Amino acid sequence: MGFASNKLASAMSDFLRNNGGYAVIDGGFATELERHGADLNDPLWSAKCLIDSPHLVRRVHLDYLEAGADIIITASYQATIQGFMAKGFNKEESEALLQKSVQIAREARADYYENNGNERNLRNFPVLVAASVGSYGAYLADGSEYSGNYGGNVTLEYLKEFHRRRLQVLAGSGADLIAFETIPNKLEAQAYAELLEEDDIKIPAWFSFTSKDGVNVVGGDSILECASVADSCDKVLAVGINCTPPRIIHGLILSIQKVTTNKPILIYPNSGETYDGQTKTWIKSTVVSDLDFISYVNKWHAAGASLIGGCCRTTPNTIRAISNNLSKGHDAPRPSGSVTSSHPVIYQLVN
Ligand code: MET
Ligand SMILES: [Zn+2]
Repeated sequence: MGFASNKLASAMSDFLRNNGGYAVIDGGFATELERHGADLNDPLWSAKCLIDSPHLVRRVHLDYLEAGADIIITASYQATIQGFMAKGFNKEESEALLQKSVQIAREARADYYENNGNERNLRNFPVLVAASVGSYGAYLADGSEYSGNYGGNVTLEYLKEFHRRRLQVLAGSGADLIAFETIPNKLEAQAYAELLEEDDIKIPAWFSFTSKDGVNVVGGDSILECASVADSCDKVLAVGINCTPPRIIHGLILSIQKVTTNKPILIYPNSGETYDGQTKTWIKSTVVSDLDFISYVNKWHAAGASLIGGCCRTTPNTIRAISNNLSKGHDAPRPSGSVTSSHPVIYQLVN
């Protein structure tokens, strides 16, 4: 199956237009698994649960769906073939674990539809499954996804080879889109964009960067340059920011808007706490409450963000509040209908 790129480019916009102008992304996934008692002190982080507690992965997906998420992100953020093989799995088993991350999310979506058929029909809003791809730095598990500093030996080609097979497997496993998350530098964004084109990846993607200062991504490249890389790739349907403190999001939305012609902007900030990669702990800042976070939501939407959710240390409560806040801002009910096909939803949107 192949898509005309103009169809791909308009798919996410149509999706949003048909659904009230916004969609709710889920919240922190790994940190929510931890809140349920999972021990993620492991190089695989949340992907460890794909091996030892898939029921918990499914539970957290369902919790976010019940809280109002329209897009759920798989547990594959730190799942890599290289990482699984380092644990003793062979190549086939490692690829199967990647597929399993999508399968569990799809099962949770099916459960959710079954339990909430009527409510979902009223909203006619298909749930999308986004297959997470974390950065090379996330695989290194040394905190470099928050420094963006890979050293001089890590070239564009190196990053492409690192991500290639994983991307192919995830793209073929029934997800609606690929979520490239927490992108720390421009080089990795370029690697993703080239892979999407060269490997003729059949599902669309979003690019989501991370910033500490509101001007540059964590590796020091300007958000303007990074968002431009995303904007010029036809297979990228939305561009934005995740795992970044709420207080600097507004300015980042305005910057992305300057260089994004007509791609929707997505944001899913973290709770505002800072992760210390050395001690593997979250350090509290002064602004951390759900109330603070929620007070920003309508401003972000008004500033131009149409896909909004939460990242690390946000919870289903955060997502419920985001969902309620956004729906309050819309007088007209979302259109009705039903979602029955088992095909990836984005196929229905682009065909
Ligand atoms: C470090 S950002 C992590 C993003 C991932 N989707 C998660 O919530 O676990
Ligand atoms: Zn995060």
